[in-house]
Amino acid sequence: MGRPRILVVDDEPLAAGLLGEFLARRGVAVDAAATCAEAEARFGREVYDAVLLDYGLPDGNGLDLLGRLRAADPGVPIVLVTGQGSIALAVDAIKLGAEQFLVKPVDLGLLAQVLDRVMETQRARRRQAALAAEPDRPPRLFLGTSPAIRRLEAEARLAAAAEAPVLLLGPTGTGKSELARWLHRQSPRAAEPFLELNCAGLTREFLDTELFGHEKGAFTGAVAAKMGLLEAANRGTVLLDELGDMDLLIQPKLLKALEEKRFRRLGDLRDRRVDFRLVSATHRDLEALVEAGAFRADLFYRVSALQIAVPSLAERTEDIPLLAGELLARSAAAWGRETPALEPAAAGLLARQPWPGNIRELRNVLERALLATPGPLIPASALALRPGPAPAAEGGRMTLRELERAHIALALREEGRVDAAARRLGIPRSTLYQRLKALGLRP
Ligand SMILES: Nc1ncnc2c1ncn2[C@@H]1O[C@H](COP(=O)(O)OP(=O)(O)OP(=O)(O)O)[C@@H](O)[C@H]1O
Repeated sequence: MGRPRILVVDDEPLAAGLLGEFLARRGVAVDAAATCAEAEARFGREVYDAVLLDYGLPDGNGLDLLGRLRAADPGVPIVLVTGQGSIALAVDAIKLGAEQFLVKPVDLGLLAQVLDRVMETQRARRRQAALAAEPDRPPRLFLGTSPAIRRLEAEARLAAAAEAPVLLLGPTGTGKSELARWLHRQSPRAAEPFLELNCAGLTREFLDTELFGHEKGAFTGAVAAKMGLLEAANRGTVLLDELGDMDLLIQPKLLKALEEKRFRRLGDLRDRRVDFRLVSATHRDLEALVEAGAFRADLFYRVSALQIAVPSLAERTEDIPLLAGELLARSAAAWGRETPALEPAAAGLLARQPWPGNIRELRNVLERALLATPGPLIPASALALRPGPAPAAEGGRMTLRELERAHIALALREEGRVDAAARRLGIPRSTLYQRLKALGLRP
């Protein structure tokens, strides 16, 4: 993972050298520019955490340059340094978007403090986009004793400590996105941003500007420059969900960003450097897509340096009761309720379902049960399970009552009305009402 990087713009070699040495000792990578032109060129090529800008420069003044840098990328904090300290200049600098104003001779202790603060603010800004999606308490991903979940934890721990791209495979709702977040939190990049993008259904143009950003005027409607996801996630982790759906013409750009750590905003003539770890997820068979010519082989090899297969619930049925308890506790806490317990029969019933929607589906069923049960114990009858052929196929392991419940629920769902469901089931409406009540189903 890269160090923080600062651009020092100063035309006095001695001052620039001293500052550079001081900052390097504090673990900061420093680039120096002696003119406005050089500063702008460097600023366009690199993602900086902060800029330290001298006011008097040979080819212009710091305030003009400040405006231009802010226009190119308003996200990078700029600290203006000047020997001609005056309130008016300070006010102008702040109005133009400078984070801070320092007067020469610069007190190095103060400079260190200021830079630490602005870089922290910058980090917080980068993280902001990710925060909205972050749940209050991260889920416990490796709950259970099944061999499948123990294997997942072991593989995930190895991947968290590594730097190589990770490909998460597995059916929908198994927690691939949650695992990607976990990998980020456990990695040396944890203090940096985690950003995600779902590639499914995105047009080539949209995906291009979302990932790589664009310059002002790059296309009709591009009224301002826009930072792409890769740049915003600099030094952090990027999750590309449904990678198998990524447009073929975008794929070489992603490959270049991975291999050379360089990319280009749409409409820009220069490359920019970027440092991110890629985690991708897909429920599709990428190798088959490669064979069919729908996914580039070189990108596939690059993104799948580490592969983790996330197990479905069907591969870890023994973990379902424990997981159900955890999901209930999370939902109850979110709604400010005491966590109810699951009746043993309810836990057993859950463990026997096929769960094609995996953890997402299990959570939905439990949330509905929680809503329907104000008391401290959730009975099996409160579980509105997906009726249909799958549980029936499991019929050998279901009780007659469970089968009857699933069958009636299916008829009700498909018919939509009690009288139509009764007709289909071949029983009087009054009998259906009795059975619904007895089985804890809602008409
Ligand atoms: N161990 C867990 N504990 C609690 N909630 C979980 C756990 N794993 C996943 N979830 C929840 O289940 C839902 C599905 O998880 P997630 O979106 O990570 O799955 P996914 O495999 O990425 O799905 P998709 O392939 O459809 O994008 C989310 O709401 C997530 O918060």
